[in-house]
Amino acid sequence: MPTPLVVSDVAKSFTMHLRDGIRLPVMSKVTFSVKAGECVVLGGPSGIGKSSLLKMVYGNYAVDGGQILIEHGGRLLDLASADPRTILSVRRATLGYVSQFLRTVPRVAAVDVVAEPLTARGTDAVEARGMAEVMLARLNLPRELWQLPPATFSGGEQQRVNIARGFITDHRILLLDEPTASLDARNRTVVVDMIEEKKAAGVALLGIFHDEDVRERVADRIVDVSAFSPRKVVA
Ligand SMILES: Nc1ncnc2c1ncn2[C@@H]1O[C@H](COP(=O)(O)OP(=O)(O)OP(=O)(O)O)[C@@H](O)[C@H]1O
Repeated sequence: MPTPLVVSDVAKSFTMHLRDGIRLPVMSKVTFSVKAGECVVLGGPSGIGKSSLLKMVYGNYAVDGGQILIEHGGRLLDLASADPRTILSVRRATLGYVSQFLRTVPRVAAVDVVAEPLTARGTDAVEARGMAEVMLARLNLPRELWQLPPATFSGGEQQRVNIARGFITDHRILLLDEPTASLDARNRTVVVDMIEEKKAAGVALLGIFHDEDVRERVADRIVDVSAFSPRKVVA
């Protein structure tokens, strides 16, 4: 079985268009891979580029060079050079992402926000809702909130909707940007269990966890992003 995610010699700089096009080099020679069933955690001090790297792997940030090889539909695909339509299809079928904050859609109920990645892949709407309810119950989201749009939910409630949405599919690669940051101890434990189950199912996970306890429980390996950074950041 090929390695689900291989990042090879990736470089990234930001161009500040409103500042005379100044280029800020952020990282270069980024090389690592994530095997099936493995959870790799991105480490390094604040501002070193961990979130940016996750966004590059998800295709939100373009890269200046290198390859991001993803196993998609039985073949290897370079996400760094893929067109937007291909990136969307990779996200639908192969690559999941739990961002730090939920992007709420007005008037869509929490249960439908969670079910959407399944219905987008052709799962029957009733079945998808049923699976969404199971996820929300497991993450202890009060039942009376399920039919409400998450815009007015607390930070932790929104994050649990976000986690339920990210974990509901059987994507082979899952990116996690601080999924436990706004959660209490009880729900952090639920998320750690869910990560363990993904690993057991052969999913490749790449994440950022500032919480040391969670990091120690889930990480198989830590990739220090400072090794790829031209900057020296004071922690
Ligand atoms: N869109 C952008 N345009 C310009 N600079 C950016 C952009 N996104 C990130 N940066 C810069 O890139 C650097 C890395 O930011 P990033 O958020 O990836 O760091 P991080 O390691 O995830 O930090 P933290 O642990 O504090 O969340 C920062 O200096 C940030 O200001």
